Amino acid sequence: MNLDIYTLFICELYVLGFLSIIMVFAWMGSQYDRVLGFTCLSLILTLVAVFLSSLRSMGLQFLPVAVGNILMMLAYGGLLNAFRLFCGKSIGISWLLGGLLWAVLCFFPAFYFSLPKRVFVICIICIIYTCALIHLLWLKRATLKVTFWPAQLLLWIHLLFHLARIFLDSAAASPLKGAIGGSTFSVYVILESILFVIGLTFTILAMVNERTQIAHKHASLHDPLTNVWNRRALFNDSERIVARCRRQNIAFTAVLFDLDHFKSINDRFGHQQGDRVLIDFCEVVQQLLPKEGRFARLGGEEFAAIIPAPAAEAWLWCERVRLATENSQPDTINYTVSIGFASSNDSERRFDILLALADEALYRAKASGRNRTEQYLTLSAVI
Ligand SMILES: Nc1nc2c(ncn2[C@@H]2O[C@H](COP(=O)(O)OP(=O)(O)OP(=O)(O)O)[C@@H](O)[C@H]2O)c(=O)[nH]1
Repeated sequence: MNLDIYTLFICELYVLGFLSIIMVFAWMGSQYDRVLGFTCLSLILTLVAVFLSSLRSMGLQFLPVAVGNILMMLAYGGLLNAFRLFCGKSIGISWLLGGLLWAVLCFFPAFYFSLPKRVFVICIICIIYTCALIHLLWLKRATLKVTFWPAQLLLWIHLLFHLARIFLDSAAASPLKGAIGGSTFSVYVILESILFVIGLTFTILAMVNERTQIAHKHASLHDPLTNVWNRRALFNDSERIVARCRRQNIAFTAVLFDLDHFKSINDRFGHQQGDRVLIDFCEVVQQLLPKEGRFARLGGEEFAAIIPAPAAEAWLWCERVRLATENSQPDTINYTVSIGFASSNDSERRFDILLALADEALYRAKASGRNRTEQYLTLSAVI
């Protein structure tokens, strides 16, 4: 394959310009998401750096070699910032180090005028930055189900390319008059760079999109105050749990919790402390919840759970929760909970019906003085 360096150069400028425009709009459309902001900055810096490198054809040295490469290093730094922000880390100063190092090295004529030395250093810096990106991405492997492996693949190819370049780029100045990239190997560098920026831009857009989807899904299924499941999530998941119980022919239990005299806690200690109590109660239940059980906040001070357990076992569990609640004192506030539950071995019994029956039991727990566990008796007599 005969690759023409000038054609590739025009392609690279066009691709970088086009991707920068896409990224500017994506950045604005995402309410100025800083991950996209730094990706955008990185693309624009690369565009300018590539353009400056072409000034070699006019016989210039300082702009392409010093300024162009400093901007290229800063472009890598921009990517590093984008990935750091994506991982929830602060940006720090590490993103400036590559550019600073290059600027310092340019003060040494032995480096500044030596193409082999420049190629070697640029490869090492690229490898270090790419390793940092791979490491940051690795930290998000549990959450990025769709984009993790494509992004890893892309970064590894980039890393291996620069590793190979250390050995394959003879750093012999191109005999072409006004060669854009410097050495005869530049044609491959430009080609790889085009493919890398295209791949990386769309990968970052996909990563940000996936992160947004995860956040929306989380918000739609969780209670914002306590971060436990909400009613929708509980009902969605209950179907799966009930189906499994049916398959394994084991009983399941619907449990309703209602904190006692919660209004008076709010009145005495303030709404914020009331919130603290709600969060504490969720922590208490989550610690005791069986692995296959689900627990959710239905609203206000009302919570519900489904556990794969028959009545006798469920009774013991509810009592454990009740006593643990009684003993828990967030900010020295004492509070208690009333619990109603209904269990069934009946394979046709639905969770929502059991929950309505648990509500009747809860009503009895409240009427009998609160801080109690009550079972829905009629149903338990049937099963
Ligand atoms: N702090 C706080 N309070 C809430 C929240 N949601 C609902 N509440 C309060 O919870 C209280 C519920 O009061 P009630 O329904 O009268 O129940 P109660 O005082 O717990 O009485 P019993 O249930 O009969 O023991 C109300 O004062 C609501 O304002 C919340 O997210 N945070």
